[in-house]
Amino acid sequence: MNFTASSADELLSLDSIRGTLIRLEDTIIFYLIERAQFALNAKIYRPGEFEELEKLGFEGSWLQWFLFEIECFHARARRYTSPDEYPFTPISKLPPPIINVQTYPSLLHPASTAHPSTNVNHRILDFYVREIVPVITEGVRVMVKGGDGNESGIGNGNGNGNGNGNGNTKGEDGRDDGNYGSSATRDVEVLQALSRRIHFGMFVSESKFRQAPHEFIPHILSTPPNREALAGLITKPAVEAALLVRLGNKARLFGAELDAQGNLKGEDQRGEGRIKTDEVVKLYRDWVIPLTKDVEVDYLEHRLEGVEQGQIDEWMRAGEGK
Ligand SMILES: O=C(O)C(=O)C[C@]1(C(=O)O)C=C[C@@H](O)C=C1
Repeated sequence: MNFTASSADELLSLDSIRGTLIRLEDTIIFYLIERAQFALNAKIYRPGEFEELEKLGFEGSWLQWFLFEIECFHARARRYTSPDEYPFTPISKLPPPIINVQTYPSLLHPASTAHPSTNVNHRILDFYVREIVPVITEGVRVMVKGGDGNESGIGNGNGNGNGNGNGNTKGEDGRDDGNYGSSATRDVEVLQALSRRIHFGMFVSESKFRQAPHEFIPHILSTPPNREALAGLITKPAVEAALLVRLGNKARLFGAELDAQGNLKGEDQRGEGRIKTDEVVKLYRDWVIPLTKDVEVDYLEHRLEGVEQGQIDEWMRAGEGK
């Protein structure tokens, strides 16, 4: 979406927003395919595995270090001043832009975007490392001398990635190919695309709110706000169902491999192409869509903060009889 080339009405049309979400499906599938060619490399997700980072004074995992360094550069190039970009590193730890910030049409409600609950990157990082990477890299196995059959140490349930593994590559059961830089580079790409997609929920919410503010207002103003009713208003089962079918077809199509002559290669031994179709569908069904909806509801919960009572009354009056 080009925020400086279109009017607020165009940008907030549900068709145009959904068009961006559809394009992001392609991006996410391709990035997952790129990540899936490397092994799990679980140690890149566990803090304390690289003493080189400790020597640099960096506390955190190899992946967090990649995010920090890449996001520092992107912050200087003003990436996080764009209304659809949210960093994984706390913004207070990132440098300011070196050029002036662009002027964007006013699209989102400032009280909603400023609220910490609308940044769900910590949740994205958590499910990606725990649930997605181990599955998409499952088929990538490398010969390991002296492996003791112990599986990866990620996903131990406490969210700090510290793991229950034994902390060396021997214990990764052939799932460490040493490509730590390549794996983390691909991880950052997937994470940034997922983050954009999920935080786009704010634009979806704003668009839906502007179409019928009177339907949302009573649920936002009730004490406590009625999140269930708000979730009911933003949920569109038919859109979700169509999305999952489309996504499965895309994953099958994009995951297919052609030989050098351009002929479709036979399916590989796992019976799949370069990515597991079902896993891509599950990723959206279990994580991407639910998190997008959480962002939508969180956004709506704060949508009336700072709005004058006169405006709220006007919206309610305009909705009477509709
Ligand atoms: O397209 C919408 O209306 C959205 O709210 C986005 C989305 C999604 O995450 O794809 C989320 C909730 C709806 O039930 C349908 C789809």
